Amino acid sequence: MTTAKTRQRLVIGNWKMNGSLAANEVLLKGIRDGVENTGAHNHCIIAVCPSFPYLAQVSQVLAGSSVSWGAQDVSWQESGAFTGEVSASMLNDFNCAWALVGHSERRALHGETSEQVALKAQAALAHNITPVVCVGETLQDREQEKTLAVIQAQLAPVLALGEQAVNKMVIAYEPVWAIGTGLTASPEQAQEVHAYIRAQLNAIGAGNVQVLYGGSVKAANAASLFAMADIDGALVGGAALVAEEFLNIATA
Ligand SMILES: O=C[C@H](O)COP(=O)(O)O
Repeated sequence: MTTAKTRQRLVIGNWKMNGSLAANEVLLKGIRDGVENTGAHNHCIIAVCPSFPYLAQVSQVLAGSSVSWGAQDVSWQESGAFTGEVSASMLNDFNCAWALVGHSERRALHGETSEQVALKAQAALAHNITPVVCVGETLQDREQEKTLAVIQAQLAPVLALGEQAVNKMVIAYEPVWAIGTGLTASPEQAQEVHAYIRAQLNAIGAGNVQVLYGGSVKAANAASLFAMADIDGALVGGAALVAEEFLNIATA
């Protein structure tokens, strides 16, 4: 049986549509230097996902550091007439290690389907970028006791990519009602869904995949979430915009 202790902790900051050259410089240096000073990288993989225009800046400031970086989205297309899209090969030019796919804000605001999310994950993998597949239920889903059914439906096209592909992914469980609201899922609520995701992964031979929790994670609640058996780290939004808070989550 796999335990949390066999999987390395992973904490990813999703900056969403925040930042500027000047603000990023301060934040990145704070994270980079803080990681080296605290040794946080010795027990946690740490990454940041800025908006696309700042990938060049991030790759320059973090070059040679223990902090990796990724994108908040990726196209499933290789190249061509897809205005506004960014391909996995372009992300490779900036040494992205990660690509978020299927974040609830993309699903809700841009109508992304779970099938499209799977295609995006596949495109990232084709360029050796680790997709971080986000899933999560709305408050209405939860109130109607549909949480696990929603998670299963969101995961299904991704799991259909097969054991080999899924073993190279990360899954992030982010209940929509907890994102940016200050309403964190309790460790027990999160663990229940993580255990379900773990069972789904186990069923295809991918039980060692890291499963992150996201939704109002802060330094104050990170340790209790990380203590749960199937929570392997966090996908952090608002708290990732403050270097000290983000580092305190990584070291919680
Ligand atoms: O990707 C990150 C999540 O949407 C969580 O955002 P939050 O930490 O601001 O709630």
